[in-house]
Amino acid sequence: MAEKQILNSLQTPGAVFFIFGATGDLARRKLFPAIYSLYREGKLGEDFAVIGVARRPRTEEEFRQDLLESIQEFSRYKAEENEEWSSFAQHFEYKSLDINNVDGFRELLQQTEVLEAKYDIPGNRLFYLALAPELFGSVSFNLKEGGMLGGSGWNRLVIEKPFGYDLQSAEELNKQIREVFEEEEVYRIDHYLGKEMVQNIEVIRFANAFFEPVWNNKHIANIQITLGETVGVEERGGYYDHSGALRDMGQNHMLQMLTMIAMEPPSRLLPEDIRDEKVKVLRSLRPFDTHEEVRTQVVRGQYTEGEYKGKHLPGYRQEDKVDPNSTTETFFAARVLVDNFRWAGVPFYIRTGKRLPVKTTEIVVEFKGVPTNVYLGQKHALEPNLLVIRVNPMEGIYIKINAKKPGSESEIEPLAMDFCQSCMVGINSPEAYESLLQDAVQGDSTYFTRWDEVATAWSFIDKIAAAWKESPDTLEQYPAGTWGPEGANKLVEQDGFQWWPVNGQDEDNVVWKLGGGQ
Ligand SMILES: NC(=O)C1=CN([C@@H]2O[C@H](COP(=O)(O)OP(=O)(O)OC[C@H]3O[C@@H](n4cnc5c(N)ncnc54)[C@H](OP(=O)(O)O)[C@@H]3O)[C@@H](O)[C@H]2O)C=CC1
Ligand SMILES: O=C1O[C@H](COP(=O)(O)O)[C@@H](O)[C@H](O)[C@H]1O
Repeated sequence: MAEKQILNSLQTPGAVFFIFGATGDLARRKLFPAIYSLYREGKLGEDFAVIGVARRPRTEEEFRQDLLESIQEFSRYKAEENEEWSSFAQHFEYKSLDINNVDGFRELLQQTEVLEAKYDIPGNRLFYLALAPELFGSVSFNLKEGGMLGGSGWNRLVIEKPFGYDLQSAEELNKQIREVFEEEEVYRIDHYLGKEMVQNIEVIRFANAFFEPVWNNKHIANIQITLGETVGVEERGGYYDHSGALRDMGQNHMLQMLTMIAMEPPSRLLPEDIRDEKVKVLRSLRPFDTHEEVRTQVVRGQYTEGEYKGKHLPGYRQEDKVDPNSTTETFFAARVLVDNFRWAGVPFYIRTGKRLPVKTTEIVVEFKGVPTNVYLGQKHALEPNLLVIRVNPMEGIYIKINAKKPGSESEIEPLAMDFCQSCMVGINSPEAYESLLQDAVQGDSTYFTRWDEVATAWSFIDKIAAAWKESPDTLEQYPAGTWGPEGANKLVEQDGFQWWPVNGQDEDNVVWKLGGGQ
């Protein structure tokens, strides 16, 4: 009985999930597997239904077959065609409709009401838009026109990134959505905020007495955020060539991680308090007001052909659906300053790119040295203390400290006090989309981006994009499989620092050691 009560308290309220874009890549790779995991873990009860929506025709059987294949390929729980699978899959139905056709939404309403009655669902409806952003306005409008928002429970709209192309387009998009939904009903996804270790930043900082006193410019020399990918643009060349690394990763994931590191402790752990603090950080970012500032503080690169572990990798301009003369950046690095009392003078170096040597997301906090070095006779200079937060794919933290080398008289060597979360619960587990879907159904918007966060981030990013547009010569090149253009090193070296080696995972190898990887 007690066990059942615990299970129930973890369960989400009954709801119908509408996956708009149900035949697309995101639904197949992330959303269906996430729903399956929630079900397998007892976080979804039996009072749920999923209606997949897209234009192409699909019978119920075909759709459920697609579902099975998606889960077999991408889920961390394995599925087989058995009784348990059938009882899960029967909650899924499909509706073929064109977003622009309101009549389709009226039919969808009938289908919804039948499912709500069948599974005793209290009228809660979660609309997940796994669609191109150009369609967000039409969906919102037709959901209202088609009577889909008149249920007896709540309505929530979950929106995928990119939220606009720049501030202006984001504002237009937001206006369209807000004509139908209240801000509290809108859940803007940044899947990095769903990652275990990004959420853990808050806990590491605010639940441990020894970090807060040193979490400032008196003790921290610089902070480095690296988000490296080994993949190229894969099948998303059409989208990516229009977007580039700055918009695809910078405006959202990179700045979100920066806000989690830099924000002040909120007075209460309520979604709005946390989001207020994050917005304050974004507002404190020193804007790049001149093209010269962009030229010296931001570096961009594009990968060319390369060789990696004996494998030939094509250049970006040879990728499918990419303009052969493209000047889109596949890498960027920036030196960002946060102009407030806590962070004045501490550079935040951020870098991200495709076709780098390892898949990794790591945050390195480099501390200032001790006031005076009494170990001057040492073979090596004292290394700075580091706090390393490993976000992805391996999860954990380690602190690099200096200690006496065992057996030596007084030789000092750096060692890692290591907490490896992925060693305990497996790599990247649970998936970000699982926790974000669960939060959205439970009405917890903490790890979704509020409109003012999105808008402020765009204002910052737009200035960089505008400068690049006027000076195409700033694009550097880097061979696929390397750590980006040389300019990225200079960015850090101009302050007397270096990029710390990051750990990560390449195609066939997990690198997991102090200072390993690069
Ligand atoms: N894929 C990923 O890893 C990520 C994707 N995203 C974002 O998620 C969104 C979806 O991406 P992704 O799944 O890759 O895109 P896809 O192109 O793979 O899928 C698009 C989906 O939209 C449907 N669709 C398109 N036009 C209409 C229409 N007029 N009416 C109804 N359905 C329509 C398509 O189905 P049909 O053709 O049958 O109509 C398809 O199911 C995008 O905004 C993307 O930027 C964000 C992060 C990661
Ligand atoms: O949002 C995006 O993120 C992925 C990287 O996500 P990760 O969780 O695998 O690190 C990136 O490949 C994609 O281009 C971008 O749109």
